[in-house]
Amino acid sequence: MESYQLTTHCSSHSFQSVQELIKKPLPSVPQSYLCLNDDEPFVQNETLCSMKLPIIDMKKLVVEKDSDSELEKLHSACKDWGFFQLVNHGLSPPMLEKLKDDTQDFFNLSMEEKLKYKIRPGDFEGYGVVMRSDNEKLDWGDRLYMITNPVSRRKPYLFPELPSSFRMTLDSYLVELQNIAMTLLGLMSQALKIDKRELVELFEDGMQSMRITYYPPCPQPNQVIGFTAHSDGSGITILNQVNGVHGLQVKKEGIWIPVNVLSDALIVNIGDILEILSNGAYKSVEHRVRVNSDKERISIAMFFSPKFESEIGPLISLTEASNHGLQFKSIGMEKYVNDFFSRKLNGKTNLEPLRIKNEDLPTP
Ligand SMILES: O=C(O)CCC(=O)C(=O)O
Ligand SMILES: [Fe+2]
Repeated sequence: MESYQLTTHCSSHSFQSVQELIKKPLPSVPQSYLCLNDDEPFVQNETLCSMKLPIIDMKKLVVEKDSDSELEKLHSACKDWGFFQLVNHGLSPPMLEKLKDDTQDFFNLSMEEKLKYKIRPGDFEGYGVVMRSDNEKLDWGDRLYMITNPVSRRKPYLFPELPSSFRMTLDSYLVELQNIAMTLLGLMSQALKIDKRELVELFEDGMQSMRITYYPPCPQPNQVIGFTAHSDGSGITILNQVNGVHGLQVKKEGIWIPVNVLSDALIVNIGDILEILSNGAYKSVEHRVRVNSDKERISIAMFFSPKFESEIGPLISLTEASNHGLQFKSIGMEKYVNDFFSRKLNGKTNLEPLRIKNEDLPTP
């Protein structure tokens, strides 16, 4: 008898693995995963359906002299989409190939091995899902979430205990992505016409975390969701669609747009924190993942946020320049993170408690 519990009954101590679930023939998908109607229109609007995420060329922005138009493109991508594909990011193809192999090897470990990383009661880091209620609908995917920076915040039984090849690959990947993230934040400051230091310094030695998600094929793909609709709690997120299988969708003007990730691109998106810092100039955007019936999908999302000691609120130079007034309240980063993980991911609701509403303003 295996030492883990595989059950469809939800409690914070039972363990759910979709990868394990589909090892045996499934007469039908268990109720706890069914959340969509078969006939939900995929995309209803032809014009929007043909809309594509902006593509931003990092080389044009960083190396080439005439980068003004690319910077303008970056600015509109952050304002109008909150999402873009990043090409010419400089990551080496052999490194990305090794990352894919190591990630696949991780999910191919035995369940006993993977359970060493299982989320512990009361925590939000580790392998598995955190259940908040008995009737919560489950996403069709297995996840490993870890805080990786600052190094002092690494849980001793997570990152340091990963198989050595995976850990070493991730270690260099983390650094490379950190450089890309800091460069992008610098460019965004330029696009927002603010002093680069005001934004970038917040993210130096900031909180960096990652979520690796394995989406097995599903016999009823139109009735489950791989990753429920949410915006990211981060400053910015860099997503790597590791094995090239599509499934990501971004909400644009109320419609879900499927993203055809280019084979050599990373996906970058604005998280809730950057929406706060930019006083709403840049917006976090809801996204979700659909699964398919024949191919597994693997993604790695890397989240970049300010340091734990910082206070996050609209940047002073942006609120002074804005004629919309202050859009968000300020909050300490530590509290923000605790609040974020005590709630269920649900659309853009994470930002609501911080949004300044008319009734919060003093009457003139
Ligand atoms: O798997 C994906 O493409 C998206 C994952 C995601 O949105 C997340 O981890 O926050
Ligand atoms: Fe996300």
